[in-house]
Amino acid sequence: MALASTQAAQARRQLVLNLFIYPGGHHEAGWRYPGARPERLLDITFYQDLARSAEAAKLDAVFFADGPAQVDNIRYASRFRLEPLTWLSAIAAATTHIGLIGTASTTYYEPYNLARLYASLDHLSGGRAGWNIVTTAVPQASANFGLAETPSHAERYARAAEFVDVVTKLWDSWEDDALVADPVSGLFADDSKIHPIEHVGRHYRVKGALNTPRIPQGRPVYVQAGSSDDGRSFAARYAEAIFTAHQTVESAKAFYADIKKQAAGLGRNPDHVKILPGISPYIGSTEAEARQLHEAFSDLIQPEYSISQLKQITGVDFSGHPLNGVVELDAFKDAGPAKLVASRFQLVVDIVRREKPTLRQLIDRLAGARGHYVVVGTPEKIADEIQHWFESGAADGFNVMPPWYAAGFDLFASQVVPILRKRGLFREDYTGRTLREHYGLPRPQSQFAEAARATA
Ligand SMILES: Cc1cc2nc3c(=O)[nH]c(=O)nc-3n(C[C@H](O)[C@H](O)[C@H](O)COP(=O)(O)O)c2cc1C
Repeated sequence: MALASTQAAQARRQLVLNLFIYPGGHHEAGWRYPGARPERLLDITFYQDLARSAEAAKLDAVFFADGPAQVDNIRYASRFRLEPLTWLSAIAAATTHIGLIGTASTTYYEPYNLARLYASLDHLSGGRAGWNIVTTAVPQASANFGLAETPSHAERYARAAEFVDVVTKLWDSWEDDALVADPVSGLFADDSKIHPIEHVGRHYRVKGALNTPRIPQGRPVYVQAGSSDDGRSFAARYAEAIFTAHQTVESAKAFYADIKKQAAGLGRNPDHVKILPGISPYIGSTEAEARQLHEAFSDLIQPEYSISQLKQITGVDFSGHPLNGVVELDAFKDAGPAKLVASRFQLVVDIVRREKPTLRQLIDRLAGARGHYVVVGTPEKIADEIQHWFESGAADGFNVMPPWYAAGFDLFASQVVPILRKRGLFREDYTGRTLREHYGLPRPQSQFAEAARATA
C-alpha cells in the first residue's frame, strides 16, 4: 500500500530539494555561530554526515559550488573552495541514493578531462552525478591559467556551448552494449560500438572516443547557474536543472516562464528543465525566535568582508561609504568588470532600487546568502513560502542553503520537510536510485547508437 501511495504521490508534480553545501555555512559569519564546527571544515566525515542527513530526509542531491581561484577576502569568512568532484566521490562512498552535483567551469577545463571526471563520479556512485555548468566570472581565475584577461561574457558562453556539445559526444561515444566482458567468448568490448567523435570546432578539436564505458545515467544531469540573457538561452538549450538567485516570487516567476518558454521553443519538454532558486531558511519555533536567530547572525558580520564581497559582485568599492549612509543607484552607473556575473550584479541593483538601503542594511541583506532568497520564520511559514513559489510557477524546487551547519540543516530536515511531505509536496521515500530518477528525467540515448540504428 505504501509503495502505491508513494508512486501516486510521485505521479503528481514533486518538489525538488537539494542541499547546497558551502564550507562554514551560507551566512558569511556562519562559521562563527555557536555550534558551528570550523575545525571540521577539512574533515570529509563532516560532509559525509551532512550528506547522510540529507539522504535520510530523502533530498534529491547535495550540491557543491566551485571556482578555480582564491577569493580576495578570505580574512574574515570561510570562503575557501573544496574541489567538488574529489569530495563528492568520498561522499558517494558514504551514501547510496542522494544525488551528487558538482560545479565545474567550461572556461578553465578541457572537455576530455571533464568528461572523464564526471564519468568516474557517475560510475562509482551508481548513476548519481550532476554537473553544474558555469563559465566562471571570478577575474582572479584567469591569472591561474596563464590568461592575460578573462574572456568576455559572450565569449565564455560561446565556448561553453561548444564545450557541452563535445562532452555530450564523449559521454555518448560508447554505446550502452559496447562493453561485453564475456570470459567464455573472450570478447571484452564490441569496438564497432565505440565511436571516435572527430570534433573540430572554433574552440576545441577532440578525436575521442572517451576511454570509459557509457555511464549509468547516459550523461550526468546537466545543471546550470547563470541568469543573464546569454545564460538563459544557454540554459534553455542544455540545462535539465537551473540554479538561480531571486529575491522575490515575481522575479522568480518571470524567470521561470521565460526559461520554460525558451525550452519549449527549442522543442524540449519544459518539465525536463527544473528551475531551482536558492533559499536560506532561519527557523524558529516562533516568528520572534526566528528573527532573533537572524539578528544573531547579523551581529557576527564583519563589514570589511561584506564590503569586499559587494565589490566582487558589483565592482563598486564602498569602503569609504558610511555604514549608515544610504546607497544611491548612481553608485553603480559606471560599474566595470564585475558585471561578469551579470545576473548577480542586477540583483544588487534591484535591491537598491526597491529598498533604498543604507550600506549596513545592504550588506546585511547580502550576508545571509549572497543575494539568494532568505526566509525567516516558523517551520510552517517556511513550508508555506516553499509551497507558494512551487505552486505559483516560480520554482520546481530549491537549493537549500542553511546559514550554518549542521544544526541549520537539521532544523530544516526535521521541521520543514515533514510538513512538505504531509502536504503531499515531497517524497516519502526514494522510488529510484539515480539522480535522473529522482528528478523524473529521461535517460538520454547515445547519439551514435541512434545514428547507427537509423542507418541499419
Ligand atoms: C545561482 C548562481 C550560482 C552560481 N554559482 C557559480 C559557481 O559556483 N561558480 C562559478 O564559477 N560561477 C557561478 N555562477 C556564475 C555563473 O554561473 C557563470 O559563471 C556566468 O559567468 C555568470 O552568469 P550570468 O552572467 O549568466 O548570470 C553562479 C551564478 C548564479 C546565478
